[in-house]
Amino acid sequence: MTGISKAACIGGGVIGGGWIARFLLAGIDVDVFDPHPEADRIVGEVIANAEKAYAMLTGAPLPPRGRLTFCKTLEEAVAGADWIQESVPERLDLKRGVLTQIDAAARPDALIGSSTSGLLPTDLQRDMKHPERLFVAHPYNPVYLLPLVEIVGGEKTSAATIQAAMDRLQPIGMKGVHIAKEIEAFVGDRLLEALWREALWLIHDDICTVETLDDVIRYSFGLRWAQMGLFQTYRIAGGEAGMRHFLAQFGPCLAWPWTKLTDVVDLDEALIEKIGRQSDEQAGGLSIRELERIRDENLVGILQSLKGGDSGKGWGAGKLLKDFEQSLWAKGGGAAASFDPAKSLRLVETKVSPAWVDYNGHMTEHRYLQVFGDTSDALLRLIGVDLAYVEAGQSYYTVESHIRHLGEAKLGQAIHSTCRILDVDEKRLHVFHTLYDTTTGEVLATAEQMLLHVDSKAGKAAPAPAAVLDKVKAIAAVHAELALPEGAGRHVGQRR
Ligand SMILES: NC(=O)C1=CN([C@@H]2O[C@H](COP(=O)(O)OP(=O)(O)OC[C@H]3O[C@@H](n4cnc5c(N)ncnc54)[C@H](O)[C@@H]3O)[C@@H](O)[C@H]2O)C=CC1
Ligand SMILES: C[N+](C)(C)CC(=O)CC(=O)[O-]
Repeated sequence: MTGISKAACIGGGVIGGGWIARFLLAGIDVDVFDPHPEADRIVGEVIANAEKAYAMLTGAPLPPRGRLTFCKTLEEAVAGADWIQESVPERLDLKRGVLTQIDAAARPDALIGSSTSGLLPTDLQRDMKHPERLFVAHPYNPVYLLPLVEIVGGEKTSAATIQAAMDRLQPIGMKGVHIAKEIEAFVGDRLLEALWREALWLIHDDICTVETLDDVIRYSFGLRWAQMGLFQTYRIAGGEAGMRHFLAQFGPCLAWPWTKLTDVVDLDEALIEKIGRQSDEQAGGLSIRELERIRDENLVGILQSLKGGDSGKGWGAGKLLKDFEQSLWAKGGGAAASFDPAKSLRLVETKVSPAWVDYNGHMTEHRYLQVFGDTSDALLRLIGVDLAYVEAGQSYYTVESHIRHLGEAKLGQAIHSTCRILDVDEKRLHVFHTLYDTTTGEVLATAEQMLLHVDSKAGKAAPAPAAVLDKVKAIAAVHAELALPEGAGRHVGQRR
């Protein structure tokens, strides 16, 4: 897989800041140029939001955060970068000037992406000496959580550039879609623009308020879109006869007066004031930062739900997240190799995600099992039972778990787990996990588990190979010297 070694971000506003966070959290060093006097504060706040969101999004081991450097000049920022992302305001003259400057200062093999929402790459690359390496890389806000990037080439963009850009997105958890022909606003913003135009008419004509309009979206088709988009959703809406029946039934409506979107609404003072007032009422006093926090928590929850979609295989953006996490585990899962064998192994560090919280306002019970399951997985990787081992036909299966709930884990709380090996033989691995509140050190839960080594093709228990047993026995021997953890061997029952 091809990775980005060093990124440069030119422009660090809403979108530049999002790109910076995306790169840094993928372990990539980023040099930034933005003449705004408060650029470092603004970028810092975006990164802080992104870090909070990632802590809730995944328990997979993120690489060490990349190094962030603010540069005094554009030339300084792009020097040595192999991916340069331009995210300056949406003005063709400004972007052309900035891209020409980048072109002159960048490494000859650097990829240059523009975040433009709708300008044509052919227009953007007009004055560049090496226009073949310029492409549109149009992301969605917030860039650190939403994975899509529309990759669009101009007349002079080389096919190799497009391929290289596509290849570099997957390792940072993003999904590139190559748009076959350049067109203003590409695909996403053409759709959004159509919806937005119609929405502006509905407000202009007093059909509904901005709040009602948003409710119509978020309580209905907005939920569908996150997981199946438009066409697959309509295929299902055609019933058993599918898409053809759907088109036969609803196609004629296209000729009826169901839309005003081809006309452009006049965004005059009165309409701006009406939308501004209704939007203020809708926000109910919540600041932009508070709305961003709520948005991020919701997006994390949606992404995590989609990770469990299609019977646990993952669906859409959730499948992408699942694959990304697997690559993180494959790369960083051995990080605990620097463990101190004289202590319980500290294996999982995470935060309580919004999707994990129940009606009691704390982490729901099956999420404890998830964290303890992740702890067992981390132990297994440590002793050589990784994805390649599983794919080769052997694994450990958990056959018994006993969880004790001793404290409450609340939304966003930092938690970590440790593992103590109680016993091991050829087939059995007996472990005791403890979950802690990372801030206070309070024990929140414990889990005692028995795992069996299996030949997964035969579906039967089988002795673990010597290479695995040697590693696990070495840890178990040291753990045998430790005091037995409180609660080990407990069973469910009442003292009489
Ligand atoms: N805001 C959004 O929802 C989205 C925006 N985009 C695109 O991203 C680009 C940036 O938009 P935003 O981040 O929203 O704008 P913004 O106004 O939040 O940020 C632009 C940043 O560029 C900086 N800047 C201005 N001139 C510069 C120069 N010569 N060199 C370096 N930095 C300079 C500004 O100081 C500012 O921090 C635009 O092309 C926009 O179409 C793409 C996707 C979504
Ligand atoms: C409004 N916008 C055109 C800047 C939107 C985008 O480009 C994408 C997004 O994040 O909605």
